[in-house]
Amino acid sequence: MSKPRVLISDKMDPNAARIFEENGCDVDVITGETPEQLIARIGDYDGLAIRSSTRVTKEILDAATNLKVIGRAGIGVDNVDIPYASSKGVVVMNTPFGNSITTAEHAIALMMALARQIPEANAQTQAGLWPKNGFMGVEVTGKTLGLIGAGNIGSIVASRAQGLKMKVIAFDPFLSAERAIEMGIEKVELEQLLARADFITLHTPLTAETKNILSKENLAKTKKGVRIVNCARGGLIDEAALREMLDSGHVAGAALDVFAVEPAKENVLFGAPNFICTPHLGASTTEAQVNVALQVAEQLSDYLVNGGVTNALNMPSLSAEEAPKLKPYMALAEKLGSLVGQLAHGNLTRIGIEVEGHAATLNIKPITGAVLAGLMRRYSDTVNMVNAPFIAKERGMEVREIRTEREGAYNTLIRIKVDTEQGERTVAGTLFGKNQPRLVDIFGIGIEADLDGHMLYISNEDAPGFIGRVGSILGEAGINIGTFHLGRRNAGGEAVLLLSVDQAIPEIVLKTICDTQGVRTVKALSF
Ligand SMILES: NC(=O)C1=CN([C@@H]2O[C@H](COP(=O)(O)OP(=O)(O)OC[C@H]3O[C@@H](n4cnc5c(N)ncnc54)[C@H](O)[C@@H]3O)[C@@H](O)[C@H]2O)C=CC1
Ligand SMILES: O=C(O)C(=O)COP(=O)(O)O
Repeated sequence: MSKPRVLISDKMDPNAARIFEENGCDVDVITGETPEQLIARIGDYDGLAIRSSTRVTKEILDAATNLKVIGRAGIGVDNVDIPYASSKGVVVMNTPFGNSITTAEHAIALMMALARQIPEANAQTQAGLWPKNGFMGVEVTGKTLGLIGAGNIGSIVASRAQGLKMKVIAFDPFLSAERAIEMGIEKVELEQLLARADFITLHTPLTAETKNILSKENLAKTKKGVRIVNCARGGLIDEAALREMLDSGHVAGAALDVFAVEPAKENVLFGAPNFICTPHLGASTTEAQVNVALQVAEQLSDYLVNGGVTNALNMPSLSAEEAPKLKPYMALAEKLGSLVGQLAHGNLTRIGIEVEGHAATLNIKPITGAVLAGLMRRYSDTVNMVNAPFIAKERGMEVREIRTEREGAYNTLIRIKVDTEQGERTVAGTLFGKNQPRLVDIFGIGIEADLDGHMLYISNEDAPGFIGRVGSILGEAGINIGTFHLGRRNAGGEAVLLLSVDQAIPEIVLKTICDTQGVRTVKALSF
């Protein structure tokens, strides 16, 4: 098997390339390309490792015909079109903790720089002005720091600020009262935070709700003399409104590491009084860059080589230890899903996936993904276990998962129930040995069959001579039968025949079988 190919398209610590190679991937480091250049190149790669400069747009994803995984060496993923990546079956991962301390420290550094106007004092001193009377600062001790967003980075900022003897208040709708107590901070509403904070620091992702959270209206509600730090994302602040507030002196200072448009070669805030900035350096320390480079390379290569999933934003985690255990179940699940997809008529709106026995002791999300992928394969060539749950949701399918750890007749069983126009239909399968998928039930009729290659499904009325007639039709058409499986509901009742054949069965042969007496349904299947 050829090695997975990975492209590193943003500047990254060299440890990333080293780890990819050690873990069995071929890696190219090609940074600073235009979107057009990346579009021309991306089709060759299975994995893409990025920071914040590469924008993974729809156009890039459309051109990424072999791409399986994108790894963000860092936290923010607003530069990746995740819904579109999901629809294309591409896993998106980040490294959620590797640079959080570093970014929190940068926020604190900017806050201190604002409090004492260090950049401007430094510039004037070095210009020979000795401006000893030009810079009256403020103490941070005893001041109120308002956190907007109290997740990983916000919490680290809070603990550092507490060390500086500040009072910390936070607005974060997802912060629990217990966690706020544990952190020793006060949970407040945004209005209160705006009214009370001497310093405000932002630590939320950029989302529809957080976009422009410091809007003109909200900036107007801040305490006069407030100082604002943003080491999160540019779109969180209305930059033009902030400029006005700095010019008027209502906001005493602002320090930004991030801008609405990056790289920010020009910006309305440049030159404003008491404005300082850095070029998105929040994560730029040696320690953080080594952390995120190692993590992203380990995570991506684990996925590409072993199927392990860590820190994925669009699918459940799956450890490299779990992956080999789940693989045979996923193969079974996909085959059963495919069988249902091929046999069911009309729209499937309700799907029940029951996992029994040993399989139920594992992480069943990937099993669900595999069932849905198999089921929808007949609608789409691009569906896979990553995008299948999203596509199913988009199509309005209701998916129920039932897990029973107790064993039934089999040591392990996966059963799929679908509501069809003909009522509820069920198929079930198990693993023979440790890893051989086997169908054991089709629409309530016990049968044992491999689901492999070209197959023929016939449902008929149980009657003597029928099997011989089918055999003759296939023989006359020169079609060799590989395996032959039979099942029936009761003697003389509904029977099922499942054959594997060495080639695709022509339409005309299917029609001849269909016209045979006693036949109810005939369907050519392929797996
Ligand atoms: N400047 C830089 O170089 C870096 C910037 N970042 C940015 O920092 C952000 C935060 O990172 P983490 O703390 O690790 O993320 P996190 O996910 O741990 O925390 C984000 C917090 O924001 C809160 N939040 C979400 N919506 C909110 C809303 N509408 N109002 C108030 N709070 C809300 C969440 O509940 C969560 O607690 C990242 O999303 C990234 O954009 C991260 C690393 C480096
Ligand atoms: O991790 C993040 O969210 C960051 O913003 C860091 O960005 P960078 O990797 O330095 O381009």
